[in-house]
Amino acid sequence: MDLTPALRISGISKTFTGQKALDSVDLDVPTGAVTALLGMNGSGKSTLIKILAGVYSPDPGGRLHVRGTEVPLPLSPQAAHAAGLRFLHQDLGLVDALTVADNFALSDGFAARHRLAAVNVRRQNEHTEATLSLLGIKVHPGRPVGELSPSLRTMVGIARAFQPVRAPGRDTTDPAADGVAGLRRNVLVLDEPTASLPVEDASRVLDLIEVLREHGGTAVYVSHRIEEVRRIADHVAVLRDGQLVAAEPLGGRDSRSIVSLVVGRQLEEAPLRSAAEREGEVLFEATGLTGNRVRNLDLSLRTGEILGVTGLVGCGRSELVRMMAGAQQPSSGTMHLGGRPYAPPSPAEAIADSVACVPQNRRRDGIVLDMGVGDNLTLGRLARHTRAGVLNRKAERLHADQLGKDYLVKTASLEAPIRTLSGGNQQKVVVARAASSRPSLLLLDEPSQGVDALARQEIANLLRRLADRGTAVLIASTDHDDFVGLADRVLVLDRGSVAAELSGDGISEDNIALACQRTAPC
Ligand SMILES: Nc1ncnc2c1ncn2[C@@H]1O[C@H](COP(=O)(O)OP(=O)(O)OP(=O)(O)O)[C@@H](O)[C@H]1O
Repeated sequence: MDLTPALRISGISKTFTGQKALDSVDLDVPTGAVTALLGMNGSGKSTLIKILAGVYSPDPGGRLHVRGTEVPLPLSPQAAHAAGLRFLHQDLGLVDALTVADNFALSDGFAARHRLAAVNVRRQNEHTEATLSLLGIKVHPGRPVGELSPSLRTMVGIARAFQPVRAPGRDTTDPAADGVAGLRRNVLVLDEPTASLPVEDASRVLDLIEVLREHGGTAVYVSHRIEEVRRIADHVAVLRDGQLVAAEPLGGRDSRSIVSLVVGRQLEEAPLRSAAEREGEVLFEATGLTGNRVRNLDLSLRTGEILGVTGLVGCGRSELVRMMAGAQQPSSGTMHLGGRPYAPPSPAEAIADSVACVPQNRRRDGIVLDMGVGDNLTLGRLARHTRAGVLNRKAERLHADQLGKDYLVKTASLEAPIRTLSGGNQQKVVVARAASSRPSLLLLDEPSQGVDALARQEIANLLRRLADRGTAVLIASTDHDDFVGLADRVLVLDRGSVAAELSGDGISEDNIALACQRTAPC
């Protein structure tokens, strides 16, 4: 066993304008093991990773050793790569229009060339294939990345980051043996690779990390999904407000104890809502609703009810949300809202009918990256603060400030561009804005992606309060934690139709998982 730490991080700090994101962090990352880097939203995880990747310069004074050798700071991306550090950032950085093999070449260069310097496509494909098969990833190197499923894209991203097999022409005699050595040589750092994946896709990505570990690889893994941490981590390191507060073997810790290590205290469970609290009038009804995946779906939702919708990948969950939010037109079937026919031709029409939506793709559909946090919080709500065509900026700022506080958005100021917020805090902004309009129907698609345990509980409390005031809430999610203790009913979809319904005390992780397993893979 190699006792030299793969990484020794000593006294690393990072100050952004007006904000200390990392405060003298000391951390040893063990070799040949998976270390989960945990912490609440905005605690500094991505900042630390970006310093290791040579994206950010740390404050002067910190030091870094990779496998016992000091590497001068600040790093450049090239120096990080030369030191054996490999990264998978949240956006993967793959080019959809290019093939898998071309994407590999983008990060490591076209080593496979003919004598006249033309790219040798066959050998590049063989090289890519050798890495993919070493990791057990079944995908043809010639396939465009844009055609791959989200989980396969993530796995290709990991394989590309690692590239353990040396490219042809680069002094390798035995690609497989060299590849295993490569797996041991490098340190793979993954920043929430599963945040936007449904749970069963995420499980495939975890399988891959287990393969890496079996080969003696070292990984640092960031995730807010505690069950993932329990499955793959050997060690945990916890950041809180930029300081390292724990670094220890995971041992037999259960989910609650991991959450309290991260949050710094036990989270209290909210009491279940009583039957009386969830017995409103029927607000929304769909009959025979059909789209590409949704088939002949019947559904009703009462005022003040919290309804969960889940199922295996491709079962129609997100499409259902899009049709209800006016982002996609059904091919047949009817919808009614408040007893009247409801067929919004666009999201704007749905909003006008008091239907708000938290979309699955936050960066594309949920926020305007170049605008400030405050402007993103009140986006689309300015009419509320406008009289005779004049915006009351003070009232609008007060409103944004209150929303930020209610939803625990961690930001240096309301004026900071939202792109500088951590991923989880961006998600809180999207949820806050949708909920703040007090819609009669609130739709949320995978609302907890990238959100820490405390914020998840705060969001649940706010949804409960909204429902108590009469809003009907529909949560589409593959993360069953989103339902337990919150939803009044859960529908399990199978190939676009309702296959099972759970309610009240019957809503548990085990029961939902069992109902999902009984449905056919779509
Ligand atoms: N480019 C930047 N400019 C200003 N502040 C920044 C910048 N990048 C990060 N920060 C701030 O540094 C703090 C740490 O952010 P970081 O992204 O490291 O958190 P995180 O632990 O990765 O959170 P999450 O779990 O939500 O992804 C946050 O308060 C964030 O707003």
